[in-house]
Amino acid sequence: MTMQVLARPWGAMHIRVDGPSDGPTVVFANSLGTDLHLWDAVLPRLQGVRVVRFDKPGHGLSDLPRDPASVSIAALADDAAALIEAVCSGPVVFVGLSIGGMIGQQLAASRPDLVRGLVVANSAVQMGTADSWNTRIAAVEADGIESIADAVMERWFAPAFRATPELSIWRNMLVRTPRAGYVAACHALAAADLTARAGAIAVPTAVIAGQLDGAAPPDIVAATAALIDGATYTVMPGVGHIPPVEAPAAFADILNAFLAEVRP
Ligand SMILES: O=C(O)CCC(=O)CC(=O)O
Repeated sequence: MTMQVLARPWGAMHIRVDGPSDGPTVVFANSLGTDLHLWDAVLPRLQGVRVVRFDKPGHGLSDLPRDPASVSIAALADDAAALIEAVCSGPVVFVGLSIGGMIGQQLAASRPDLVRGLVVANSAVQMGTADSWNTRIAAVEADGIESIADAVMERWFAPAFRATPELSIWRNMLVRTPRAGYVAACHALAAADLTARAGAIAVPTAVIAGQLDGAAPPDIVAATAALIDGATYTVMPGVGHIPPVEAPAAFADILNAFLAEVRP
């Protein structure tokens, strides 16, 4: 493992590369208010792959752009493309969760040369409404992320997981996200409608939903899967919005099966 930085026009993007240098490469994209540790429990369960992760602008250890309004799904997909071009030797399997899944849809549609397979987890072509995002942005700007954290935990995790001590770790990750980074990503989500992009995806795609996901409920995830030619659709029972944390073994099983299918 080496901690690395990719210089982007907006600042330093924190990236991390793990695993064998000659294995097929999987790139992971995190959700709103999380950093690249989102995938920690999944990594040891993947077989023989090189793993590349990154923190979005204003999240984790990455810089916040001087102009947060420059953060959009298209700009985030450009960051992912630059990362793949910089550290990967060929097309990758791209796994994105929630806003990360939107980045994956955008990337697979616009840069199919970089994506061999796509996993869209707990995501859709559109999540929430502009009004719901504006309400959330106003609350965070007025009172901080702490003020919305309990409601977010209810969307992220099923009741059984919320009763465990591990909940604190993920709640801490959320509330320690820089406010401006969180708000910038909310603006990107408010503006996102990838309906036309999803229809243009031509790489093998697996779409995953969490049965109890309160942020990307299974019905909108299924509707997105139906837009992507040939996509498979799996609902993970009993889990919420963040299955790599709540059910890492089951999530890794789905990934390993997909990796076996798309292996060159
Ligand atoms: O998780 C994301 O990337 C965006 C969807 C969302 O609203 C998650 C949450 O409940 O905070």
